[in-house]
Amino acid sequence: MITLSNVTLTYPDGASRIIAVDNVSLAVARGSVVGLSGPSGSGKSSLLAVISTLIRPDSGSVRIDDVEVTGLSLSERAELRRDHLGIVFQQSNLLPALTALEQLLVMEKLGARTPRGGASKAETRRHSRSRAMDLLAAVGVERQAHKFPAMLSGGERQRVNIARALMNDPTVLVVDEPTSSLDQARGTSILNLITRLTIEQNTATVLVTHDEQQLQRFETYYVMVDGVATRQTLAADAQQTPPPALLTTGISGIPIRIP
Ligand SMILES: Nc1ncnc2c1ncn2[C@@H]1O[C@H](COP(=O)(O)OP(=O)(O)OP(=O)(O)O)[C@@H](O)[C@H]1O
Repeated sequence: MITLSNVTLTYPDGASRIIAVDNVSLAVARGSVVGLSGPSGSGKSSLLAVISTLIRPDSGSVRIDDVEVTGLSLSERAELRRDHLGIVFQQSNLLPALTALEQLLVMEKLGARTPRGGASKAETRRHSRSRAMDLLAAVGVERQAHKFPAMLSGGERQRVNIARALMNDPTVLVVDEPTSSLDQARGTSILNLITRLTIEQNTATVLVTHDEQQLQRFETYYVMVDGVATRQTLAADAQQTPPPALLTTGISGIPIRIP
């Protein structure tokens, strides 16, 4: 669960300050996706950076699950990101020297988790490998597991990115413009994938997209203008006559549109 209350973020701008995020409040339940859009410079990336605990806001409250993150130290925030957050950036930022499978396995190494329940290192390694292969299968690139990024298409690289973000079983998934380098069909398929994984992995997902049409798929989305986020919901008539096959219910009980 992500809960923001009255969050404001400013940056220095010469002698004064520019307001990038202006008194934003929003909530995202686990098992649901909230979309975020708005013109260039409206504050979307700044808001994602606040949610990702990369930037501390000037004021307001940011809660990830039940933890108020604004008071945490740098190392505590790094730990929270490692254990609870999955982040998918705009451009694929896979490591060129690692195969798709290794991109996921390295996340466990970074996490340096101790073997659970007295499991041996070998058992932990087997468990990690099996989770990584399951995730690569879930995003549809299991056959590319042993390929390097240069051997993958743009869409496949973004799928590996998404699988990697889920490797440490996050409760929160933050996705910044996942379709910007993809054509319409591949973009739609990536958004379908993120919607499905949000339900399957029970994450609270925030997704930024420039594509207003794509936003219509989300029950709730926000449009940012000059740092202010305004909540939008599906038009009343669309809510009254949903195509039955297109609605499913997230684990949180919140309906989610699956195109
Ligand atoms: N590090 C920074 N220092 C100063 N100003 C910044 C900084 N980062 C962003 N800004 C300013 O804050 C405002 C919001 O920027 P932000 O990058 O959050 O917008 P955005 O909606 O993500 O834009 P885009 O869609 O172009 O990525 C802009 O006016 C930008 O110039």
